[in-house]
Amino acid sequence: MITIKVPATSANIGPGFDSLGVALQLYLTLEIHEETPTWIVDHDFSDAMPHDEKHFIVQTALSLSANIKPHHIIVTSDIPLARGLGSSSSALIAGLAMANILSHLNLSNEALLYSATLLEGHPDNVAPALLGGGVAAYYDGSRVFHAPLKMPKNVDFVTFIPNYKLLTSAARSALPDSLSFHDSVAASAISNTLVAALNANDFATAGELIEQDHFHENARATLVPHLAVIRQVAHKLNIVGTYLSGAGPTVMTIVAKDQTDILLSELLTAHLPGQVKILKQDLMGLTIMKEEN
Ligand SMILES: Nc1ncnc2c1ncn2[C@@H]1O[C@H](COP(=O)(O)OP(=O)(O)OP(=O)(O)O)[C@@H](O)[C@H]1O
Ligand SMILES: N[C@@H](CCO)C(=O)O
Repeated sequence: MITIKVPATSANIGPGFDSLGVALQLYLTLEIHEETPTWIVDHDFSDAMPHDEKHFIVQTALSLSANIKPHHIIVTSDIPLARGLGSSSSALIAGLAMANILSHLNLSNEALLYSATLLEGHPDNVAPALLGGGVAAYYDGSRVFHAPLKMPKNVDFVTFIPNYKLLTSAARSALPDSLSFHDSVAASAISNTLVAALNANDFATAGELIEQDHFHENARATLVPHLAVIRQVAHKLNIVGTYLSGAGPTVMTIVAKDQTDILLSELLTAHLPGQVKILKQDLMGLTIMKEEN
């Protein structure tokens, strides 16, 4: 049996729209079992999700290598679907990794990252899902440039996951067609300074800049009304570092560990419709384990 494990991811980290992301300790696990006449996909999602070749992970694998022999696979996941925690990217990386193994392609991580970005359109979820940790990345249409993004060590990711789905496609339709030159300069300056502050371990500056996005959060505000509420709760505790995770609706606060409990307790008191999880950074990214039967 071969087991493929891929972490969840939180993209954007505020102003790093489509370019910054971090891997988190929630996982999609894909077990590859025996060869079968046709694809059999066991999974713990709703039965609306296909159990055969039409499953997203199989389709992704076949897009990389059309001649893979069908197998019995089992998919389990703690990553909620369409919540802004990179579920589609984790599934995509799992599918590409399966094709790489079953077709003996020997593709490097660099090649997998390129294929994943091509399919996803932007690298901010797929890069940390594959490589682990924080990643800054840019896709210019033919290459993916990427570098590690240093995330603070002594923090928790306080994650509010609303009890409704928001598809990335819907959250992207709310975005403006253009930004003014002035706004673009400010937006890129904020993101650049955030990256420098993180790399300098200056989380006081980073926390403030995380909340200064000009690219997407305002445009998505009506889709995620709890973002403003959670910021307000955190600000009352002098905590900054709250942002819309990916396309939402999950809202993330990166918080110093000694403030986690107080923030958690205030968020629970606010009775927002959803659940709060305390997550940690994943540093491994894609992992593959082979067991002899
Ligand atoms: N494990 C999976 N198996 C099959 N399909 C999946 C799986 N995970 C995600 N998907 C597909 O991806 C869709 C969600 O993708 P979407 O990009 O909207 O959200 P997300 O990846 O969870 O969030 P974000 O990209 O904002 O972090 C699901 O509705 C489903 O069609
Ligand atoms: N950067 C993407 C992440 C979700 O795919 C967005 O915010 O739309």
